Amino acid sequence: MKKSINHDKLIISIRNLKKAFGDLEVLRGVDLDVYQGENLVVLGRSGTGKSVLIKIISGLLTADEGSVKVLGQEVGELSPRELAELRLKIGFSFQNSALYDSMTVRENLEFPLVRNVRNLSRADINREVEEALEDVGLAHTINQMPSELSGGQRKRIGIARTLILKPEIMLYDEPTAGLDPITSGEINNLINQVQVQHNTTSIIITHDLTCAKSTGDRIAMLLDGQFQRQGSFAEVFDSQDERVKSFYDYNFIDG
Ligand SMILES: Nc1ncnc2c1ncn2[C@@H]1O[C@H](COP(=O)(O)OP(=O)(O)OP(=O)(O)O)[C@@H](O)[C@H]1O
Repeated sequence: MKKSINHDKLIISIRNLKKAFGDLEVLRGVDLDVYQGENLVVLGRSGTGKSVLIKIISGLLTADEGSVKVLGQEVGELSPRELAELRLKIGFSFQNSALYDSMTVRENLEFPLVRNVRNLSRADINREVEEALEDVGLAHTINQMPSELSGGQRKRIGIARTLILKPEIMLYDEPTAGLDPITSGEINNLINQVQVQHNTTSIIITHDLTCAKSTGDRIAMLLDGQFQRQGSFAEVFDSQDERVKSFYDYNFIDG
């Protein structure tokens, strides 16, 4: 299967988005378009507002100013019920999207299904859980407890739990944080596989340039509250801007 990015279909479209917390102006006029089937990587130093951005996209925080359209809907204008419906189409893989330690892998995956999808038979639930686990290559862990799994496996189960609701959009917040290079590589491959297999549109927030390079169809760099640079990995980093260069140097020095 090949990925297919549809540049005629905007899934996320943001114009002049502003967000401050008291005197702290975090987002100062963000513009961003993400197309159907695309993996967009957001890079930026700590505290530049990357997490705030995805919280606004998913309606967990409200914008002060600007337009944020997701799947054609202006997020800030949705009723609580419409927002809940939209959120079901968005899968979150957060830094600490912990599994429930007291539940088996199977129970962890059943949880979002039973909570959000009505009228599923036992056979439907079993099938969905098995398929989601197969997608992430961990069918054999179905009866294990999270504590018996490696960090990378837990991360993949977390992604499977998100995929089980068949989201149109995936938001990954630092998917490879804390993982060794080989496990990070597996997660990068999984992100690419999800894109191809489910035709999802994804935003991937990361500090990991290997992750950015291997998953991003496009990179957007958040600097001083705006996306100063957008393009392919090479286009973004082929820059004389000292702030871009220092980000790159910092990453490589740090490993
Ligand atoms: N609910 C909030 N109330 C007040 N300040 C907040 C809130 N959420 C975020 N901030 C502030 O906004 C700034 C941006 O935070 P954010 O978490 O988006 O950074 P980030 O770019 O994701 O950083 P990191 O890479 O470290 O995760 C920070 O200074 C943070 O303290």
